[in-house]
Amino acid sequence: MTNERRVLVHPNRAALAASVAARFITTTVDILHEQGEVNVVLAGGSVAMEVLEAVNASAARDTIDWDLVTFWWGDERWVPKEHPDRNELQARTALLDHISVPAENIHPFAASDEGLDLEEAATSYAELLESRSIDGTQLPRFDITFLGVGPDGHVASLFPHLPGIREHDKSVLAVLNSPKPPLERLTLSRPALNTSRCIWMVLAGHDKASALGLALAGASRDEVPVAGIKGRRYTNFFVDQEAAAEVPENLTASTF
Ligand SMILES: O=C(O)[C@H](O)[C@@H](O)[C@H](O)[C@H](O)COP(=O)(O)O
Repeated sequence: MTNERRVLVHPNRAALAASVAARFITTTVDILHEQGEVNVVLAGGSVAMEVLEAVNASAARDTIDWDLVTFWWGDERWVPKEHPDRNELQARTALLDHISVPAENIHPFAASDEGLDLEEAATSYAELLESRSIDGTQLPRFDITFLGVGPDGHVASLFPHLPGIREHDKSVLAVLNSPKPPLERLTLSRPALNTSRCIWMVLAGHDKASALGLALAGASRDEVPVAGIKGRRYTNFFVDQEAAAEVPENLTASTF
């Protein structure tokens, strides 16, 4: 089994969200059949929310036994719990509030008004991850990890030319100087993300074309962090036609 990166091109943003949602439902059912539980890592960003909304709207939504699904986050903005920019709140509104997933299966990062400072929040998430780890690793077995990609090639809150992308020891990082507001964030590290069996990056719009093209052409992860992301078995870029504009033709598979 190879784990080459694959680019799947969709005609437009709506088709992209619907297709990734359908694939998420079938893949989750398959993994549940195989191993009886699934750990999903959620992303922030508008496309990721459209995917979750499409999962919620799908007639097949409840073919998943949500009791067996656990949700984590790849990153979070350091804002109060009820702030509209919080990735957790957006994911709850898009999907989690509408499904029968038990509250104890939902593991958001701490919020800025919950009594911890940023470093303590990073440590506490790392400890939580470790408490659910398998096989002596520091982490649960992440099955499906969603990631958005910024126009600068950032993934989660790992930004170009900042030290976070080079971190190789810690699983969770406090980010103090994000170039995109808010300045302070929490993020899984690159090695932690890369333990995932499937990494699904979802990109739409022409402003993503250059970052994706550079990543696939072999740019360094320091320059274009998405270049350093690779799942254990599958690394899929689900993209619309605009985001695919600079992908070499031999690397793309069209879904239409
Ligand atoms: O933390 C953030 O500020 C965003 O979540 C960001 O990282 C986002 O995931 C990408 O920029 C893709 O965003 P879109 O899906 O909106 O293009």
